[in-house]
Amino acid sequence: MTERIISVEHLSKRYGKQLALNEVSFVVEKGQVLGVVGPNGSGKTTLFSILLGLRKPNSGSFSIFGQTNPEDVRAKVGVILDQGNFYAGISAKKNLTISAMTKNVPLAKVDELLEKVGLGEVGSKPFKSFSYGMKKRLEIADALLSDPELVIMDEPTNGLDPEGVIFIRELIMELKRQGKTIVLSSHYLEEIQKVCTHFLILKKGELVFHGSQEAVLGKFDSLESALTNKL
Ligand SMILES: Nc1ncnc2c1ncn2[C@@H]1O[C@H](COP(=O)(O)OP(=O)(O)OP(=O)(O)O)[C@@H](O)[C@H]1O
Repeated sequence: MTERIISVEHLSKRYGKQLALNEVSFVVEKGQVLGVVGPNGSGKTTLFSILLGLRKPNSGSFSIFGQTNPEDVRAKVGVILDQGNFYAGISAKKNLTISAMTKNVPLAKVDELLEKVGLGEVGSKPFKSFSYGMKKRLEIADALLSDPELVIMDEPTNGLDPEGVIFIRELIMELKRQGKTIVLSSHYLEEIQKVCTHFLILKKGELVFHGSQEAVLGKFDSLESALTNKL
Protein backbone atom coordinates (compact mmCIF):
# COMPACT_ATOMS: atom_id res chain seq x y z
CA MET A 1 0.00 0.00 0.00
CA THR A 2 1.25 3.49 -0.76
CA GLU A 3 1.84 5.99 2.00
CA ARG A 4 1.21 9.68 1.51
CA ILE A 5 4.13 11.75 2.67
CA ILE A 6 3.08 15.18 1.34
CA SER A 7 -0.39 16.27 0.37
CA VAL A 8 -0.93 19.73 -1.12
CA GLU A 9 -4.39 21.12 -1.89
CA HIS A 10 -5.20 24.29 -3.82
CA LEU A 11 -2.20 26.16 -2.45
CA SER A 12 -1.99 29.82 -3.50
CA LYS A 13 0.50 32.50 -2.57
CA ARG A 14 0.66 36.17 -3.49
CA TYR A 15 3.34 38.72 -2.85
CA GLY A 16 1.35 41.94 -3.17
CA LYS A 17 -0.11 41.75 -6.66
CA GLN A 18 2.33 39.05 -7.77
CA LEU A 19 0.70 35.61 -7.85
CA ALA A 20 3.55 33.19 -7.05
CA LEU A 21 1.47 30.02 -6.70
CA ASN A 22 -2.00 29.50 -8.08
CA GLU A 23 -4.16 26.66 -6.73
CA VAL A 24 -1.37 24.09 -6.75
CA SER A 25 -2.39 20.54 -5.72
CA PHE A 26 -0.37 17.32 -5.70
CA VAL A 27 0.57 14.31 -3.60
CA VAL A 28 4.00 12.79 -2.94
CA GLU A 29 4.07 9.13 -1.92
CA LYS A 30 6.71 7.30 0.09
CA GLY A 31 9.84 6.44 -1.87
CA GLN A 32 9.21 8.94 -4.67
CA VAL A 33 11.93 11.30 -5.83
CA LEU A 34 10.02 14.34 -7.04
CA GLY A 35 11.81 16.88 -9.21
CA VAL A 36 10.20 20.32 -9.14
CA VAL A 37 11.16 22.22 -12.27
CA GLY A 38 10.18 25.48 -13.92
CA PRO A 39 11.66 28.70 -15.26
CA ASN A 40 13.00 31.44 -12.96
CA GLY A 41 10.19 32.91 -10.91
CA SER A 42 7.79 30.01 -11.46
CA GLY A 43 7.22 29.49 -7.72
CA LYS A 44 9.56 26.61 -6.76
CA THR A 45 11.21 28.32 -3.79
CA THR A 46 7.88 29.74 -2.68
CA LEU A 47 6.41 26.23 -2.67
CA PHE A 48 9.35 24.85 -0.67
CA SER A 49 9.29 27.67 1.83
CA ILE A 50 5.57 27.09 2.48
CA LEU A 51 6.14 23.33 2.95
CA LEU A 52 8.91 24.14 5.44
CA GLY A 53 6.71 26.55 7.37
CA LEU A 54 8.85 29.56 6.48
CA ARG A 55 6.00 31.31 4.65
CA LYS A 56 2.23 31.16 4.99
CA PRO A 57 0.04 30.52 1.96
CA ASN A 58 -2.83 32.91 1.22
CA SER A 59 -5.16 29.98 0.68
CA GLY A 60 -5.17 26.22 0.34
CA SER A 61 -3.69 23.65 2.68
CA PHE A 62 -0.99 21.02 2.95
CA SER A 63 0.12 18.22 5.24
CA ILE A 64 3.40 16.38 5.74
CA PHE A 65 3.24 12.95 7.36
CA GLY A 66 -0.42 13.82 7.97
CA GLN A 67 0.47 16.90 10.05
CA THR A 68 -0.55 20.40 9.02
CA ASN A 69 2.10 22.17 11.11
CA PRO A 70 5.61 21.62 9.65
CA GLU A 71 7.06 22.17 13.16
CA ASP A 72 5.43 18.92 14.29
CA VAL A 73 7.36 16.85 11.72
CA ARG A 74 10.69 18.72 11.91
CA ALA A 75 12.62 15.63 13.11
CA LYS A 76 11.49 13.57 10.14
CA VAL A 77 12.43 16.18 7.51
CA GLY A 78 15.96 16.97 6.31
CA VAL A 79 16.31 20.31 4.58
CA ILE A 80 19.06 21.38 2.22
CA LEU A 81 18.64 25.01 1.25
CA ASP A 82 21.70 27.19 0.87
CA GLN A 83 24.78 26.83 3.04
CA GLY A 84 22.95 26.54 6.33
CA ASN A 85 23.14 28.48 9.52
CA PHE A 86 26.59 27.72 10.86
CA TYR A 87 28.96 29.60 13.16
CA ALA A 88 31.69 31.06 10.96
CA GLY A 89 34.56 30.96 13.44
CA ILE A 90 34.26 27.40 14.70
CA SER A 91 35.08 24.14 12.99
CA ALA A 92 32.75 22.11 10.81
CA LYS A 93 32.86 19.32 13.38
CA LYS A 94 31.95 21.62 16.27
CA ASN A 95 29.13 23.13 14.23
CA LEU A 96 27.77 19.68 13.47
CA THR A 97 28.19 18.62 17.10
CA ILE A 98 26.10 21.59 18.26
CA SER A 99 23.45 20.68 15.74
CA ALA A 100 23.51 17.00 16.83
CA MET A 101 23.04 18.06 20.46
CA THR A 102 20.11 20.31 19.52
CA LYS A 103 18.52 17.47 17.57
CA ASN A 104 19.23 14.85 20.25
CA VAL A 105 21.29 12.78 17.85
CA PRO A 106 24.13 10.53 19.15
CA LEU A 107 27.44 12.38 18.73
CA ALA A 108 28.98 9.38 16.95
CA LYS A 109 26.87 10.40 13.95
CA VAL A 110 28.95 13.58 13.55
CA ASP A 111 32.15 11.84 12.39
CA GLU A 112 30.16 9.33 10.37
CA LEU A 113 28.42 12.08 8.44
CA LEU A 114 31.53 14.21 7.98
CA GLU A 115 33.12 11.16 6.35
CA LYS A 116 30.03 10.47 4.29
CA VAL A 117 29.97 13.94 2.75
CA GLY A 118 33.72 13.91 2.11
CA LEU A 119 34.67 16.39 4.86
CA GLY A 120 36.37 13.85 7.15
CA GLU A 121 39.81 15.37 6.68
CA VAL A 122 38.79 19.02 7.00
CA GLY A 123 36.37 18.70 9.91
CA SER A 124 38.64 20.66 12.23
CA LYS A 125 38.85 23.67 9.89
CA PRO A 126 36.67 26.71 10.59
CA PHE A 127 33.47 26.98 8.61
CA LYS A 128 34.49 30.41 7.28
CA SER A 129 37.49 28.85 5.50
CA PHE A 130 35.26 26.49 3.51
CA SER A 131 34.56 26.84 -0.20
CA TYR A 132 30.97 27.04 -1.47
CA GLY A 133 30.94 23.31 -2.28
CA MET A 134 32.32 22.38 1.15
CA LYS A 135 29.67 24.52 2.86
CA LYS A 136 27.03 22.75 0.82
CA ARG A 137 28.42 19.37 1.90
CA LEU A 138 28.25 20.44 5.54
CA GLU A 139 24.66 21.54 5.00
CA ILE A 140 23.93 18.06 3.64
CA ALA A 141 25.60 16.37 6.64
CA ASP A 142 23.49 18.54 8.94
CA ALA A 143 20.29 17.67 7.06
CA LEU A 144 21.03 13.94 7.35
CA LEU A 145 21.95 13.95 11.05
CA SER A 146 18.53 12.86 12.24
CA ASP A 147 18.19 10.20 9.52
CA PRO A 148 15.15 11.97 8.04
CA GLU A 149 12.41 10.10 6.16
CA LEU A 150 11.80 13.06 3.85
CA VAL A 151 14.58 15.19 2.36
CA ILE A 152 13.78 18.54 0.73
CA MET A 153 16.52 20.10 -1.38
CA ASP A 154 16.26 23.47 -3.15
CA GLU A 155 18.69 23.44 -6.09
CA PRO A 156 21.22 21.08 -4.45
CA THR A 157 23.67 21.08 -7.35
CA ASN A 158 23.65 24.84 -7.90
CA GLY A 159 27.23 26.16 -7.97
CA LEU A 160 28.86 22.76 -7.47
CA ASP A 161 31.76 21.39 -9.52
CA PRO A 162 31.27 18.15 -11.52
CA GLU A 163 32.49 16.06 -8.60
CA GLY A 164 29.95 17.76 -6.33
CA VAL A 165 27.18 17.14 -8.85
CA ILE A 166 28.06 13.43 -8.98
CA PHE A 167 28.19 13.34 -5.18
CA ILE A 168 24.64 14.75 -4.95
CA ARG A 169 23.44 12.30 -7.62
CA GLU A 170 24.88 9.33 -5.73
CA LEU A 171 23.52 10.62 -2.43
CA ILE A 172 20.01 10.88 -3.89
CA MET A 173 20.33 7.35 -5.33
CA GLU A 174 21.42 6.04 -1.92
CA LEU A 175 18.57 7.79 -0.08
CA LYS A 176 16.19 6.42 -2.69
CA ARG A 177 17.49 2.86 -2.13
CA GLN A 178 16.89 3.36 1.59
CA GLY A 179 13.24 4.10 0.80
CA LYS A 180 13.45 7.79 1.71
CA THR A 181 11.22 10.32 0.00
CA ILE A 182 12.94 13.23 -1.72
CA VAL A 183 11.66 16.49 -3.14
CA LEU A 184 14.18 18.63 -5.00
CA SER A 185 14.23 21.53 -7.39
CA SER A 186 16.76 22.09 -10.12
CA HIS A 187 17.44 23.90 -13.36
CA TYR A 188 19.78 21.10 -14.49
CA LEU A 189 17.23 19.07 -16.39
CA GLU A 190 19.53 16.32 -17.66
CA GLU A 191 20.84 15.80 -14.15
CA ILE A 192 17.45 15.75 -12.47
CA GLN A 193 16.18 13.30 -15.09
CA LYS A 194 18.81 10.80 -13.93
CA VAL A 195 17.47 10.60 -10.38
CA CYS A 196 13.78 11.51 -10.25
CA THR A 197 10.87 9.08 -10.32
CA HIS A 198 8.34 11.92 -10.71
CA PHE A 199 8.23 15.51 -11.94
CA LEU A 200 6.20 18.58 -11.18
CA ILE A 201 6.40 21.42 -13.68
CA LEU A 202 5.52 24.94 -12.58
CA LYS A 203 5.06 27.92 -14.89
CA LYS A 204 4.19 31.35 -13.51
CA GLY A 205 2.84 29.73 -10.37
CA GLU A 206 0.65 27.24 -12.22
CA LEU A 207 1.17 23.51 -11.96
CA VAL A 208 1.23 22.53 -15.63
CA PHE A 209 2.33 18.91 -15.29
CA HIS A 210 2.69 16.36 -12.48
CA GLY A 211 3.43 12.72 -13.16
CA SER A 212 5.92 9.91 -13.27
CA GLN A 213 9.14 9.90 -15.29
CA GLU A 214 7.41 7.40 -17.66
CA ALA A 215 4.41 9.72 -18.04
CA VAL A 216 6.64 12.68 -18.96
CA LEU A 217 8.75 10.67 -21.37
CA GLY A 218 5.65 8.97 -22.81
CA LYS A 219 4.27 12.39 -23.70
CA PHE A 220 7.46 14.31 -24.52
CA ASP A 221 10.94 13.43 -25.82
CA SER A 222 12.59 14.77 -22.70
CA LEU A 223 12.02 16.89 -19.64
CA GLU A 224 13.41 19.83 -21.59
CA SER A 225 10.81 19.48 -24.31
CA ALA A 226 8.10 19.09 -21.63
CA LEU A 227 9.24 22.40 -20.13
CA THR A 228 9.54 24.29 -23.37
CA ASN A 229 6.30 22.86 -24.75
CA LYS A 230 3.24 25.09 -24.44
CA LEU A 231 1.60 22.86 -21.85
N1 LIG B 1 9.70 38.01 -1.04
C1 LIG B 1 9.13 38.24 -2.20
N2 LIG B 1 8.50 39.42 -2.43
C2 LIG B 1 7.90 39.68 -3.61
N3 LIG B 1 7.85 38.82 -4.65
C3 LIG B 1 8.47 37.64 -4.48
C4 LIG B 1 9.14 37.28 -3.26
N4 LIG B 1 9.65 36.04 -3.40
C5 LIG B 1 9.32 35.63 -4.64
N5 LIG B 1 8.61 36.58 -5.29
C6 LIG B 1 8.04 36.48 -6.63
O1 LIG B 1 7.25 35.30 -6.68
C7 LIG B 1 7.45 34.61 -7.91
C8 LIG B 1 7.97 33.20 -7.63
O2 LIG B 1 9.28 33.29 -7.09
P1 LIG B 1 10.10 32.03 -6.58
O3 LIG B 1 11.35 32.53 -5.96
O4 LIG B 1 9.21 31.16 -5.78
O5 LIG B 1 10.42 31.30 -7.97
P2 LIG B 1 11.48 30.17 -8.33
O6 LIG B 1 10.78 29.25 -9.27
O7 LIG B 1 12.05 29.59 -7.11
O8 LIG B 1 12.59 31.00 -9.12
P3 LIG B 1 14.15 30.70 -9.38
O9 LIG B 1 14.21 29.56 -10.35
O10 LIG B 1 14.63 31.99 -9.98
O11 LIG B 1 14.78 30.38 -8.04
C9 LIG B 1 8.40 35.47 -8.74
O12 LIG B 1 7.62 36.28 -9.59
C10 LIG B 1 9.12 36.31 -7.70
O13 LIG B 1 9.50 37.56 -8.23
